[in-house]
Amino acid sequence: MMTQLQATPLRTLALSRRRGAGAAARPMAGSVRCSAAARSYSITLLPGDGIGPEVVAVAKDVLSVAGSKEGVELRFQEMLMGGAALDAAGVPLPDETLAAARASDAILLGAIGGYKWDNNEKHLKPETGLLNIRAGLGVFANLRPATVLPQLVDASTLKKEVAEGVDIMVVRELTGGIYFGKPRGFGTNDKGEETGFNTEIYSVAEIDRIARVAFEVARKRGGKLCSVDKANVLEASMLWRKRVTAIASEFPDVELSHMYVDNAAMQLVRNPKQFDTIVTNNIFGDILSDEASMITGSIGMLPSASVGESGPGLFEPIHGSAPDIAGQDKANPLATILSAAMLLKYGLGVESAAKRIEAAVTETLDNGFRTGDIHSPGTLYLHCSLLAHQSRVLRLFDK
Ligand SMILES: NC(=O)C1=CN([C@@H]2O[C@H](COP(=O)(O)OP(=O)(O)OC[C@H]3O[C@@H](n4cnc5c(N)ncnc54)[C@H](O)[C@@H]3O)[C@@H](O)[C@H]2O)C=CC1
Ligand SMILES: CC(C)CC(=O)C(=O)O
Ligand SMILES: [Mg+2]
Repeated sequence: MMTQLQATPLRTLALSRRRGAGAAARPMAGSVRCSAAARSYSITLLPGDGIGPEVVAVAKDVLSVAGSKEGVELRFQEMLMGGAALDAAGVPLPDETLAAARASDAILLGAIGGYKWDNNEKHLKPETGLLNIRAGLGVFANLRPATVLPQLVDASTLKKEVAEGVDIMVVRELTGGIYFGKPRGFGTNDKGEETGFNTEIYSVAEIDRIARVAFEVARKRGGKLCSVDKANVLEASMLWRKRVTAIASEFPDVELSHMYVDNAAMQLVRNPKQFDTIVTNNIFGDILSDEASMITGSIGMLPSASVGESGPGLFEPIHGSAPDIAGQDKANPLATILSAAMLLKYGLGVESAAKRIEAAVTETLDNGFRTGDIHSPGTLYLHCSLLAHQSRVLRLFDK
């Protein structure tokens, strides 16, 4: 099957390694339904909860300026999702939100969730809204680049010589596996005890399509793909390993290896430079990308792009709603700003505007501006909104 990813943008994208802050914005694109000649695009904003609205507000600002500098009109519509939608409309993903997202050229999501809704029934949890929009858009491939920027080597929790130069792309399967598998629920075992259960399940088609995306990505990066699974124990992983190995024959130029997830978690902190591209299932990709983010200095640095076979791409930071710092203007907005750059480059094909954002991020860091999570001696602590302001004035307005 020829996916849209393979047919158009993914194949043509430059996915080579290490290009400064912009290296984070490297992977792919959703379909763009507005012709480049028209230069006018509709963007659905889903701020969500907690720090979501804070980081989306600054990313929107940066997007607008970058777009207008390049003569691109970006039309924004903000829609409810997550806890905000629960409070306003009683559901975590209103039909109008999904419809608006589907009808737009690209979607920028902040984050969802918070203490207030933690004990809701499953169908009334903000997280269910997130899973449903990913499934509803069919964005099965989630690319999470973990790149250690030279300016932030000292912010890494790993030793400089271990962190320096790390550049990993995690290709996470996003619409299958245990987060979606059935049966799931609560029950009672034969001792009368309450149980909770979920199902890790993948079909051949689901594995083959994510494997092909990952091989394409690896081919355009360092040519190495490590498939992470738990095939020594789980049947779903046994099938995963068998299919990834089979798909490898279509990509003889890519060196494939396999690793169990427990070892991968250890190797990521032992010697992360051994990894180029990682492909893994939904839950392992969720966990390993959070782990990889700390090598770069903070979870507040990692953007992501999610795409499917057709329709708009979904762009979001990998972090959550961070209720512990929400409302304090403390969040690092760079993951969302870099997600906005990915949106421009791979969602809309407006690479020049993406480059402005990437350059602004680089220059902001070069000038020593930092939010609290990546602050170190000798750098200047700024709040979220001010850091974004620096991103704008230093580069976008001036050049
Ligand atoms: N994509 C999404 O919307 C996601 C939502 N969640 C939800 O978010 C809520 C909080 O989950 P947690 O497990 O605490 O994960 P989290 O990613 O929200 O926060 C983990 C830690 O990282 C910090 N952090 C996260 N983003 C940051 C940023 N941009 N700048 C500085 N520090 C940052 C937080 O302050 C916190 O200490 C939960 O309701 C969870 O379900 C979690 C992950 C992803
Ligand atoms: C609801 C969760 C699956 C969200 C999350 O942690 C993620 O996508 O990274
Ligand atoms: Mg996560």
